[in-house]
Formats: sequence, C-alpha cells, structure tokens
Amino acid sequence: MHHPLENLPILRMNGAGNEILVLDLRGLTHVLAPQEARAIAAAPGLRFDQLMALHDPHEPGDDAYMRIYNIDGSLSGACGNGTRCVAYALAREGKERLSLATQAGRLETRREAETVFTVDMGRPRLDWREIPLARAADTSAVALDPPVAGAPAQFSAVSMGNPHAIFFVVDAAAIALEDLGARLEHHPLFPERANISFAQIVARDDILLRVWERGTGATKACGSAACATLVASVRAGLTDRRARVRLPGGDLHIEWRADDHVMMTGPVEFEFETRLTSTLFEGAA
Ligand SMILES: N[C@H](CCC[C@H](N)C(=O)O)C(=O)O
Repeated sequence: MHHPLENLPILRMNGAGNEILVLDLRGLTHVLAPQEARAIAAAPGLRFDQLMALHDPHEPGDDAYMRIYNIDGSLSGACGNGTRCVAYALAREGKERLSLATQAGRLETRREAETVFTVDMGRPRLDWREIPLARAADTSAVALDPPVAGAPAQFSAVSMGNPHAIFFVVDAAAIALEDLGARLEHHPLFPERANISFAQIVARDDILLRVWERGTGATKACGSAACATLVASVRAGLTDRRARVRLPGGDLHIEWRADDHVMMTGPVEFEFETRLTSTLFEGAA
C-alpha cells in the first residue's frame, strides 16, 4: 500500500556533530507519528539525534512550522543545532534569514558564512514552573533531592523552550555520562524529564560541556543545552555573557544579550540526501 511518506526526500546533516535529519512536509497534511519517527531512526544510515519535520507555517511571515522529534519519538520545543541545519536546508531556496516556529515559540535565523548560522534562541525561562520542576525552587541552585550517587548535590535549571538541568563539575571528562544521564533524565524533580548537562568552566569565556539528551541519550552536541549552560554560568557568576562552549562534536558561540535573547552561532554540515521507502514503515510500532 502507498505510504504518505513514500519517496519523500530526507536530508542527513549535522550541527557541531549533533545528528540531524530534515524532512520537508510543507504542502502535505501528514503529521509524523512517534512510531514513524522511531521507524526512520531504525533504518540503516538514518539514525538521528533529532528529526526536524517542516510543516506549512501557521502564521503569516513564518517560513515553516517545525516539529522536533527525539529518537524515542517524543517531541521537543527546541533544538538549536537542528534549527541551524534547517536554516542551511532552506538557504538552498535562497533564504538567508528565516523565521521558524515551534510549539515553544519563534526562532529567527541568519546566515553568517557558507556553513555558519546564528539562531536567536529567544529568552531563557527561569521560573521553576516553566522548566518545569516538580516543586518550588530557586532555579539558580536547586537541591538534587533525592540525591543521586556520583552527581553534584545541586544544579541550575533553565528552559530554552525545553527543560535543561546544568551540573557544574571540575572535570567534565571524568563524568560517567551514560549512567548518570539516564538516571537524572528521569529524576522525580522533572515531571517532563530533562536534558542533563555537565559543564566545566575553563575561563570566563570558555566552557567545556557534555550533554545527555532527553529522549535521545548522549550526543556530540546540544545547542539548546549550550545556551542554557551559558545562562546558568552567568547567573552563578562563573562566566561573562559571551562564551565559547566546547562540545565533543564542535564549538558553539553563545551570547546572552542585554535584551535577554540568547544568540547561538555554530557550524552545519550536509552529509547526504536520500528518499524514504514504504518498507521502512512496515510494522512500525
Ligand atoms: N539537540 C538539540 C536539543 C534536543 C533536546 C531534546 N532532546 C529535548 O527533548 O528537549 C539542540 O541542539 O538544542
């Protein structure tokens, strides 16, 4: 039987090593079901950290509405690295500046160089209800209660349209990311789970970062986590408002501007384009 996604082109890209698929569904009514996202992730060569599905814009002036899928099929309100990849994909249509909407708000992008893009990631949300946390807390220093062996006793919480918990550590390389990340993502303090960052401050403008992503796991880079981490570092008095954030897959440059917007600049890479086949979705569950 003909599947609505059969034969559609899909772009494989990465943003600072974060593995991204871009699927353009503009002009179609099909909304990808979680099991379809999981089926794509299971196809040879199509494993992704995030799949960015583009839909017709809901508002005049926007270029697209994005649904952002994690590898487990769950949705995220933000993905900084994926948004740069979408900006690159749509630059092929001659657009150097874009307005992209998600369930969490509007993101503006602009091209800096052939493969370098800046995304205005909007304002950080710092109220505990907006993260969300399970109970009232000052988000700049939340006690990890109950504690988790091997994790620092407190963390900073920031929403960039998706939930982030940032743990400051002396040596990020020494952290057991797979083990701690999986346990902290599901900590009872996070009713919607959370992306977990371990940040090592190197200088007032330099941060080393490793991230365990909600719904995906350890990734080579996470743009919204880099933004959340810079915000948390400024709030803690550890860095200035501009810093380089170094992730395993590459560097991002983050600025928390005086007008409260967080700007993220970083690279994208085009890997290949292929087409979806209907067999991929047989028995998708
Ligand atoms: N990699 C993305 C973030 C994915 C966040 C997602 N794992 C969530 O459920 O919030 C980024 O570059 O911002």
